[in-house]
Amino acid sequence: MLGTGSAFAKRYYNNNALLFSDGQTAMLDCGITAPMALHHLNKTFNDIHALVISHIHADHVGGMEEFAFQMKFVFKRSVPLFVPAPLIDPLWETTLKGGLMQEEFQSLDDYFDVRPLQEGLSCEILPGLAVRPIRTKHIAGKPSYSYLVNGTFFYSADMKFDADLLHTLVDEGCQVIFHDCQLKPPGAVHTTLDQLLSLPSALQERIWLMHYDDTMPHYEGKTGAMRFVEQHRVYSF
Ligand SMILES: O=c1ccn([C@@H]2O[C@H](COP(=O)(O)O)[C@@H](O)[C@H]2O)c(=O)[nH]1
Ligand SMILES: [Zn+2]
Ligand SMILES: [Zn+2]
Repeated sequence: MLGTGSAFAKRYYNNNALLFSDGQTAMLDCGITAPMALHHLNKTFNDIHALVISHIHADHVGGMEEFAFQMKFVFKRSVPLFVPAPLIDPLWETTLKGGLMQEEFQSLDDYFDVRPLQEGLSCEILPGLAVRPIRTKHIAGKPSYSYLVNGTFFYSADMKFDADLLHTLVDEGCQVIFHDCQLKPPGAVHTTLDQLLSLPSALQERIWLMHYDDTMPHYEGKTGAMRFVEQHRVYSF
């Protein structure tokens, strides 16, 4: 995990992940703190072979301008950018265009090798690593996606509580769930710890909590059968 913090966390980097497969690395979300988090792991954007985006909030895409510029002018290669089709236009028009547009570069394709993802369809982004975008509820009127990885690992990114989805995923073979967790209610746009604690223990055992605020240490031992994802730790499933 590059970071495990909420949008406003200061003790933790933004909730972004690196996925390793077959000697290559994909980045899942690239927030404001991603360049510094990579640096602290002695990595650069040149170590990234694919980028996947969940939704347009700065803690998930705020590092993309630097990513784009570094690949264009420093490393001189175009990284595959896997992005759900409905996000492509707003990602450029509402977030990146202001910094990246210049006379000779007028679109996202001038910086990234854009690969549209279709909701519900699995796509191999690295050898041995396939992601399936699942549209989930986060902010009204704002497309946002969670990902099922290789059919067995669910990464919520940012989503409101959806117990039915979690039960369905497990029924269909999902083994591990990395879920965003708002420690204190109300969970206006996220899932709260209390909501996750309402799930049966057998389901909680598969859940790891991420996207938490700076008070996380106070909640150690108060999360039922669920565990906290730790920043900069590598998990193998
Ligand atoms: O309707 C809203 C929209 C946003 N917020 C707050 O902002 C952050 C947005 O960042 P996320 O990465 O989606 O967390 C969210 O956590 C809320 O704290 C809100 O409260 N209501
Ligand atoms: Zn977020
Ligand atoms: Zn968000």
